Amino acid sequence: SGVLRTEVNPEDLIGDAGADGPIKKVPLFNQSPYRLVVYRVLKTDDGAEELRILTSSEGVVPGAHVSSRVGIVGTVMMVQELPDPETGKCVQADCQKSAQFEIPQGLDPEVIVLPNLQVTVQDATIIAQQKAQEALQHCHDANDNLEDCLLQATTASLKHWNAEWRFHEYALKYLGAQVEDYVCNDDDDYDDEPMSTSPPLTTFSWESGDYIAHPVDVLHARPSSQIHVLHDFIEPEECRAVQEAAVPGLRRALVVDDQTGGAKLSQERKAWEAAITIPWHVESRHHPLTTLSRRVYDYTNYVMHLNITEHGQEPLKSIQYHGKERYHHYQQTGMNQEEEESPDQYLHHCDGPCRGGQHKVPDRVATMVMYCETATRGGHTHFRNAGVHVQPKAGMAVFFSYVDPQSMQVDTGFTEHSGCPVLEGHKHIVTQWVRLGVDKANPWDSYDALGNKKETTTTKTETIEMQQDVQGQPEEEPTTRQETQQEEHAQPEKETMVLLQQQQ
Ligand SMILES: O=C(O)CCC(=O)C(=O)O
Ligand SMILES: [Fe+2]
Repeated sequence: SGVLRTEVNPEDLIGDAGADGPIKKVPLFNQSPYRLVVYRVLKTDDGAEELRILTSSEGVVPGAHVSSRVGIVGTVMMVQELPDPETGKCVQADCQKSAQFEIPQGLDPEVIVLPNLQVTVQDATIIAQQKAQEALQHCHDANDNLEDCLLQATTASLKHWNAEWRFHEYALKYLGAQVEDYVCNDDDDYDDEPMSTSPPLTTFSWESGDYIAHPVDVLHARPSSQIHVLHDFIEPEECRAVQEAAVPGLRRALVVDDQTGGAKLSQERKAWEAAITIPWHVESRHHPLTTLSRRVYDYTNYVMHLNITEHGQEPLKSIQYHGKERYHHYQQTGMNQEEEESPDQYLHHCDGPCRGGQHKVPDRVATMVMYCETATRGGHTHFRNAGVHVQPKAGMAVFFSYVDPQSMQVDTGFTEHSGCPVLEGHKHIVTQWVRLGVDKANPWDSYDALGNKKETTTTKTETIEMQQDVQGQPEEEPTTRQETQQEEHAQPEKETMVLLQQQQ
């Protein structure tokens, strides 16, 4: 009959993103009175159909709700009655009844085999369409004012799903916060293996302008948020160039003081940093700083399909965290003993806005954190809401973006991250925060902390990295901890300047 049957081990198929595209574990609900065998239908070169059995020898018994092993998105499937393994008998005389169907690409498809062995495939889109149709029909039948009736129906439904969504978001963030403490602070567990980098969803290779291939692991991919690990991204020579350029400008990282609006030292962000200005005028001579910086913008543009240039962007930042040896660095900063003993770290924060809504100029849209030197204990980078962990390696980089370049919708918190406490050794990173909408005439520092254009052009003085707590959240919105907002930039006040120490 032109049909070929081969047995495959279903375990081999599941989770394998092969040439057929992603394989989803699609639930199948058998509402028919028949024991079912499920096949994948393949067309061979000569036009024949090849059937691959996806179910076990027992098949799917009537009433069973099997939650895996049966669905391969985008391919044709078939169900057929399976004879009773013991009696060899079918409910129907000939055992031949079968139905073919296709698993659609979409959200959470579910296959339902109806009593007459007809198959319906539902997914979120189809269900939404059905619901809309039902509402329309209801309002039509009720002879109501159609507009009012539909408004009422959709409002009720949206309210319900919004509440659901908020609950899940709360649960996710709560768990993320719990896990972060466990993941970051392995204080007492000297014997424990440090947590390793999360497994990639997909991998690819990116070729930089100098024709070098960089392996990329995609750890998180959503329209408004991406987290990528790039291997062999920063060269030792480039790290040395940053380190050298940082020496004269190294100072304690500061955060915004909510009381005064000025800058202050904080336990939330304990680090040393220096702004590195890129000598673009020597780009043609392959200066390590220009080569590095160009690579950062090239990669950002490659993954986000944007045309961001270096013009008007923030300077590159050299950021350094110290382990036990930090006492030496802090002696003169005026911190008390307790503060001196707490480790260098960068507690959870977002680099740009991360509360949804539309992107607005001149907000940040992406970050490249490049690891030059890693701590011997601690100092990992953790994205607690995305469930993504990064164990740094020298030369590696983590790229994350927090806006959907198509819709310009901003991330809702998946890219919130922490630089875990550095317990032993030194950690040296190079960070570029990338903005969208800045240019030569409108550089990032021509805007104030609220994103408004500054009235007068201020004289260019030293700028500092800041971070601000968001105050006044709606009471009914459950959060485990006040989220930190974008690191803002402001001129340090006179008193604060006194605290800034130059490293010897
Ligand atoms: O230190 C880290 O791992 C993270 C650094 C960071 O969050 C930043 O530079 O914005
Ligand atoms: Fe950050």
